[in-house]
Amino acid sequence: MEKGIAAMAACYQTFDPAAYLQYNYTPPRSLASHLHLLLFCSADDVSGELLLDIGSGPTLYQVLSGCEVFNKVLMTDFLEVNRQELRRWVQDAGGCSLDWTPYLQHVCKLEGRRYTWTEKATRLRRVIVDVLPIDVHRPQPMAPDALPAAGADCLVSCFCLESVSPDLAAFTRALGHIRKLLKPDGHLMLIGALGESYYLGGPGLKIPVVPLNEAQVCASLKESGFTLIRLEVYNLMAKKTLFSLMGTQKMSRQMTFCLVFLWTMSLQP
Ligand SMILES: C[S@@+](CC[C@H](N)C(=O)[O-])C[C@H]1O[C@@H](n2cnc3c(N)ncnc32)[C@H](O)[C@@H]1O
Repeated sequence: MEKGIAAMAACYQTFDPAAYLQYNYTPPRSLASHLHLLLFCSADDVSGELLLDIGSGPTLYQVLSGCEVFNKVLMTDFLEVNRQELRRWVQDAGGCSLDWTPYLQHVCKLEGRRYTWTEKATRLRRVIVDVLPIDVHRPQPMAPDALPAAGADCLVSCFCLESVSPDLAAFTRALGHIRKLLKPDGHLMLIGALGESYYLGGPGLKIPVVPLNEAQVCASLKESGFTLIRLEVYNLMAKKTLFSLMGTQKMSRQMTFCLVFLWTMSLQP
């Protein structure tokens, strides 16, 4: 078990945030990401004081909508390079590897343009209170004083657990670990890939992914004490327009593997 987790950690040592953003968050792949942006836009009943993003990576799309309904957003990642990338954006000091403007504009449009994208950017910079280390394979994934004693009101995690776990058992254990960061009546919003075998984390860096199916994810969630509120599965293969936009064989092969699941859960009382 420890060997598998150490091997995954070793894979991440050459993770390249700029390349990852380029591969996954610029056209045509960014179209797929737009699905994920619906996250909070379509979950109006989820709000509170603290939103905790697990395994943020170098990306912000996953909190663009949540930042409007939570007073504080805490970003986390295993790698300092990713935490630096996020801090550069938060501090607005320049040198970011990706311009998030199209994402900000898109979410404003989805939310009905209640504010301009620059206002949203200002709010997001204000509510992101910190960018902290995390390791979902530890029973206590964050430093003991990182969170209020009661835990976060809501967890969001996108493409993290299945991309950092050597097998299904480790994925399930990681779910149990992050559960401890959540308030008893809190929500978990999880996005991930089903049936994916790897993704590109840098030039020539194929990071293995646990190829999960829907039933396995459901069982892991149940075992970890979550009650399913909503599940959406998008078969990107069926979206011929999206698929035909894929420019290269490399990309289309990745998309072939990619099913996205979106879960909204609360902890069992
Ligand atoms: C596929 S990326 C997902 C990034 C981002 N959430 C997204 O949606 O694009 C997986 C992330 O998990 C992070 N990671 C690697 N090992 C981890 C661990 N043991 N605990 C938490 N996060 C980890 C990586 O640094 C990377 O940023």
